[in-house]
Amino acid sequence: MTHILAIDQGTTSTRAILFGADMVPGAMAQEEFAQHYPDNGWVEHDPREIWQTVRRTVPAALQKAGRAPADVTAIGITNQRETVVVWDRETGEPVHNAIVWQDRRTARWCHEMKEQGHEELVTQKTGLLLDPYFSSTKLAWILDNVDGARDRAEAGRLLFGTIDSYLIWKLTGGRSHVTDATNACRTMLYDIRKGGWSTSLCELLRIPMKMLPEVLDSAAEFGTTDPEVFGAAVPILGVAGDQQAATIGQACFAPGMAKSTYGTGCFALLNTGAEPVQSAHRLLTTIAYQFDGTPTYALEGSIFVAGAVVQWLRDGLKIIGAASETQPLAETADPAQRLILVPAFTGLGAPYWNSDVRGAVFGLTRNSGPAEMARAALESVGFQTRDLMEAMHADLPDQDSDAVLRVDGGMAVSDWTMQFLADILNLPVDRPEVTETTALGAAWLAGMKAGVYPGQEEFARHWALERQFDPAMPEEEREARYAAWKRAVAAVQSA
Ligand SMILES: Nc1ncnc2c1ncn2[C@@H]1O[C@H](COP(=O)(O)OP(=O)(O)O)[C@@H](O)[C@H]1O
Ligand SMILES: O=P(O)(O)OC[C@H](O)CO
Repeated sequence: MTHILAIDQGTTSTRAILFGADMVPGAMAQEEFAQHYPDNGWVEHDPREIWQTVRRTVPAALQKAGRAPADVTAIGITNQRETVVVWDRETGEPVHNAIVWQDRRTARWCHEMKEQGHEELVTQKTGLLLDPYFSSTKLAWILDNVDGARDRAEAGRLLFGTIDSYLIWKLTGGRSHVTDATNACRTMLYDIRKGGWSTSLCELLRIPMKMLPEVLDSAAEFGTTDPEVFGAAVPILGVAGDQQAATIGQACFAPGMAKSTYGTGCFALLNTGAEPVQSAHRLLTTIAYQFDGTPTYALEGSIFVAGAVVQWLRDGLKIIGAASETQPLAETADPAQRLILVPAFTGLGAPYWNSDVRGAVFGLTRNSGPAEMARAALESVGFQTRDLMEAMHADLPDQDSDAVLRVDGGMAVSDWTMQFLADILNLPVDRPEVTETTALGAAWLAGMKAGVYPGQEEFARHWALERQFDPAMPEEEREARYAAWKRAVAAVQSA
């Protein structure tokens, strides 16, 4: 019997999901963990707590399925990307909290480096922009701010990893210090064309190269779990950053295919094939997956606030009790009001890349209330996606005009939001039957490497549509509304 275990370590929660021979998600266990905000724009996680969520959710999922650890054929790991962990090689203890991808503490330093003209080297080597979003400046911050860290790192006593790397280290009892190409390419230290850590970037950022993990394909032998951890030695055979895993789970294997995932943030990836496309519109060039040493590239648009705006309605404004209440509330909004919410809580991501800007609401009247705010929050996700799709289209104007966007993530369950997305993009939006596409991508990598799941083509045929949302908004209204959004974004940027 085939059982593939996917560990999906996201920004707000950890999920362990067991997949059977049919590649359908079965028993699942999930745990949220604490978000720490020690300062304005700072976001941290406790890696030890993340590790404990893995230690608990894996046995919990197995127990629900009535399975033992020894029944698991292979493990696939997918994870929040860019987030930085530095730990002691001997004890496995982190020297600092994990600095999360959303954290902007290195914004000023990035700005200075940009002014000194270093962004060109960064983009040319890594396909990224010089932004605090990525791992390298966060890693340097730990080396410069934790007592003795730089000396210990230079002496080879400290290791760096993104979350996948740290979890593999823990799962294998400290035997494997590895990552995969999709995670490596988000560090701002990895040469995406040559395929290896960039010496010049490590020098520029003063990162000792001996801290860095070995980079493997996305389907590879990452190590075997220490029997002490779960009670069995299970091979880890698949690893991908969560947005790349979703691209794989959505079977976006052909150039021109795109997916957009609506979790805490929103990340749209467009497969561009064997050659990296350098964006002229401030999108990122990234590795979508790598098999047999050969990368397939994607253009990526990253938005920092998507589902997070719903969390803010719940935890900040307290106008809803649960995320699922947003849509029913938005549906009661007064159609005559046109509030626009720019949710730049931690700055704006693609294609603006402005860390300093903050959010705003436009169009408030005396009659504006929770329903109008909820609708504006959901619409902000559609408008931001349109910004990304505009940039992608400008970079690749010859793309198929009959293209569709495949969607997934926690927010994709909202029909209203997906319909608005189709309307504002003027593009069909396809929601698959399996919305756990991130975990599915990781499971497929591991199962395919183990030889129990099919190859790429057959896996792609397995993708099934649950619902297509077709654009229905009249063109004039669509363009007027998008123009209003652009004016709102311009206003916050000049405020
Ligand atoms: N029914 C819903 N309507 C709108 N947003 C939702 C709904 N359900 C969940 N969300 C949002 O989706 C996000 C969770 O999605 P998930 O894919 O689990 O995110 P992550 O991997 O970032 O933790 C949360 O930010 C939540 O606010
Ligand atoms: O955990 P998610 O789903 O919000 O994804 C986070 C991204 O990987 C950050 O780049």
